[in-house]
Amino acid sequence: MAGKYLDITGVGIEFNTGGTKFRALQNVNLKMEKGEFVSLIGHSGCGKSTVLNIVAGLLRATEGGVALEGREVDEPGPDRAVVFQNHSLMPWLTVYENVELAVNQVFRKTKSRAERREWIEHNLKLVNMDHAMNKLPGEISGGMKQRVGIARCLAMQPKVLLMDEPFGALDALTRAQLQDSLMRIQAELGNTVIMITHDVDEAVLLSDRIVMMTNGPAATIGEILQIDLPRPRDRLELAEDPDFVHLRQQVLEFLYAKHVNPDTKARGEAKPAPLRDASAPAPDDDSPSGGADTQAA
Ligand SMILES: Nc1ncnc2c1ncn2[C@@H]1O[C@H](COP(=O)(O)OP(=O)(O)OP(=O)(O)O)[C@@H](O)[C@H]1O
Repeated sequence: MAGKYLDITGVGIEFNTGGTKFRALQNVNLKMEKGEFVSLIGHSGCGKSTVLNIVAGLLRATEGGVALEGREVDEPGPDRAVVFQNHSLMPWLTVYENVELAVNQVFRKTKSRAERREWIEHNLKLVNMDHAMNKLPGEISGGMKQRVGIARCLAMQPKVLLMDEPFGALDALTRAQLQDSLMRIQAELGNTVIMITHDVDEAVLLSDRIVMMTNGPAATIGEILQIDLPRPRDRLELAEDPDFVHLRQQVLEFLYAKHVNPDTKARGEAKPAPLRDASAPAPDDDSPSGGADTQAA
């Protein structure tokens, strides 16, 4: 459809490993508006990262393609910044220098040295990391590193922010804090975001739409759920909001009733364990939102 900001049309991909062909994706179609926040959810191995990597220009689709503001995406570019699960900061550079690297790449010709300094500091402030500008990645916590990774991407002023399980490696409280920061930043900047997550509550809390993927091989988009909860969203208020609970239930039904995890199916456990109260802590579970029952696996 013309006029959409980001347009993923008829995307399919076949991998060829050692003479064996594997069709990972088939006919993936998604159109996004500018400023929209979309989450991709689906069981492990269904092809979420492959979709993200195609949009990032890191992988090339076998069929179909991606267009951003009408221009075909065929290589990586600073208009599509990727936040990975494990920050990927340069360990020998300070927090400031890590962001500076990206800023110089994009703005060396258009911003003066002083403007670039101000811009780096501004972006570190956005993620509440300006106090640690001169520290090395090894001297800050995992959540702080992830904040710096987000600042680095925001500082590039990308047209689309691509996030591959950005909070997946963090503890529950840090994850909740970063989710809140991301909601605040997105409200302020109006970023267009595609985020992969395994956390159902995170998807409902943050998204305008949740794209739910079928299992592979030949995975595709199964359903798209519109999340019309008013913003700003407050996690505590939403926990008991009937609309939130209903939306969450719809995602869980997609994942555990309509598209059972193939591994679970193979073990003859087609019916998932009954859902437990999301507020109750689970053994070995540090999810902010209930853990295993709300995580696609
Ligand atoms: N470079 C590659 N070569 C061959 N097969 C690949 C390649 N990249 C991905 N695959 C396969 O494509 C499928 C989708 O992988 P992908 O990493 O996109 O899944 P995912 O949904 O992101 O998984 P997870 O949630 O576990 O990260 C998997 O079966 C994977 O083994």
